[in-house]
This record gives sequence, C-alpha cells and structure tokens, in this order.
Amino acid sequence: MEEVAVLDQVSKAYPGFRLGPLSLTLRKGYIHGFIGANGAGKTTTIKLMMNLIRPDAGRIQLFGLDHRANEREIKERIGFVYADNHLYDDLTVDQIKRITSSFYRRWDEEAFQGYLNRFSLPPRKKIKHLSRGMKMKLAIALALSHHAELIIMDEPTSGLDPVVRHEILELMAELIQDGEKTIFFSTHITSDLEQIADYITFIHDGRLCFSLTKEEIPDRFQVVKGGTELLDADKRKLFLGLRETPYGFEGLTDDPEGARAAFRDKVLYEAPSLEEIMVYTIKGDARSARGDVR
Ligand SMILES: Nc1ncnc2c1ncn2[C@@H]1O[C@H](COP(=O)(O)OP(=O)(O)OP(=O)(O)O)[C@@H](O)[C@H]1O
Repeated sequence: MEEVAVLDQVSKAYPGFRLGPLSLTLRKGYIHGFIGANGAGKTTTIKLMMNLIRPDAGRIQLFGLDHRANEREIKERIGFVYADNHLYDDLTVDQIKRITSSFYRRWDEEAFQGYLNRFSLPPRKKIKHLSRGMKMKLAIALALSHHAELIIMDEPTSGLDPVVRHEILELMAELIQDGEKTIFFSTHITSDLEQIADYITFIHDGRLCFSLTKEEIPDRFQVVKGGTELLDADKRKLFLGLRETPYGFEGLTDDPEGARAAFRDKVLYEAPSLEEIMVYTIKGDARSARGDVR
C-alpha cells in the first residue's frame, strides 16, 4: 500500500505540553480521521506536517520526500483547509480566488467554478458577508482546485449545521472514489468518522492512543456491562475506564479476550462507539493521573 505521509518519532514541546514522539502513516486512497479532545495536539500535528512549525525531533515525509527540503513541490500536491480560515474578510470570493490561484501551477479554474456552483457561492460577495458554512465551503473549494493528491483539513466540520456537514462529508467520499487522493481530517465529531473514515487515529494529551482501520476497532476495544459484585482489584485492571453506579458497572477494555476469560457469560459485551472510546480513555487517564483506583 502506497504511503502518502509518514511521521516518524516526531515530537514538539510547548510550555506545559508535549506532542509525541508520534509515528503515523497515511495510506493512499483512504480517508483518515484524526480525533482527540481539545488540546490533544491535532492542530500541532497538522502544522508540523504543513511545515508551519518545526519539530524538535523526528522525521516527516510526504509523497516520499522530506517535508522541509521539498516544501514547494509538496505544497503543490496538498490541499489544505484550516479551521480558523485565514481568508481576508474584505476581499470578495473572486479576489481571494485570484490570489490563491497564483500560487499553483496546476490551478483548475473549471473545477473551482464547479465548486462555486455546487456550493452556491456568490463570486462577488465579500468574505465577511459569508456565513460560517459558506466560508468553510469556499476554503474547501480553494483547496480542491489545483489537483491536490493529499487533502489535509483541520476541523472542517466543526461549528457547521448537519446539512452542511453532510455536504462536506459527501464531497470527501466522492473525492477518494478514484483511489488517487488521500484525505486526512481532524474532528471532534466522532459520528462524522463513523460515517466515512477508513482509518481512525486517536491522540490524547500529545500521545498516540491508536491508529486503526474502522473494522479493527471492535477487535481491539469492547464495552463490558455487568454487576459491580463481579469486580475485584485484578478485574478492574482490565479497563481503560470504568463507570460504576449502585446498579452495576460499565467499562471500556482494550483486552477483550482477557475480559471474556475473566467474566465469561456473566456480563454483556458491546462494540463501543468512537465517542465511548474517547470518553472512557480520557476519563480513565485523568483518574489514574490523580491516583484513583481504576
Ligand atoms: N504556539 C504555541 N505556543 C504555546 N503552546 C501552544 C502553541 N500552540 C499550541 N500550544 C499548546 O499545545 C497544546 C495542543 O494544542 P493543539 O492546538 O494542537 O490541540 P488540538 O488537539 O488541535 O485542540 P483543539 O481541538 O482544541 O483545536 C495545547 O495545550 C496548546 O495550548
């Protein structure tokens, strides 16, 4: 499988926060979703890939090329959509298009006009008069009109209504149909990933928790539900996170086999949603950091 992006033991430290060492591979032709709580390090990872900030250590390759030595060529081949899009407020759609198109050798005016029509974006309207959803659609149209092979989007669906989100997800699914393009997008909205992502990468507090295909996740994680009397100190260790009520417990394990050996048919086993994986992992981590019994 062709590797479009490889991060190898990449790290970056800010006061009070350290990303990595992070290793991650993006495979050609797939949609890779990138999840993590606020402040987990998603934007930092994306900025490192875009060479907007420098890593303290580690190696980043895009299209098999060193991302700093070959920045110009690489940027031609990337479509980048940034969360707080830096579109100039006083410019019109048409003016921002003219500026953006001048950066790319492979700018495709027909493709851009196609997106304007598809998204009903008025060419003469000023950016500041566009709604949040329209601004995001414009950012996407600008990023997709130079035949990019890798599309990197930082929170493209956050703050958008379900209809606009659906339109954007539908477009992503269309884009990878020919197997030539790769999408990497960060989000908090786990249901978006459940719909369209092939691979899911989850980071927490600057560390990689997992990078798996959507199909692999149920083999790796399981929700277990049962009576609290079944729990003892050893069995508690099977869980990444555990919630107990007077009526029973519910927990997330990353050792489904161990859980089955321990509880057999005395409990219920369920496939977790991505949201459950996120919430249990993050809460479980906070509890162990505080020294609470897990
Ligand atoms: N330029 C900077 N200087 C200092 N600290 C920074 C800088 N940029 C990011 N950080 C810190 O790094 C951490 C990770 O931030 P980052 O923006 O990568 O998280 P995120 O996962 O994208 O979060 P969100 O979902 O809220 O956008 C945060 O604690 C943030 O305060």
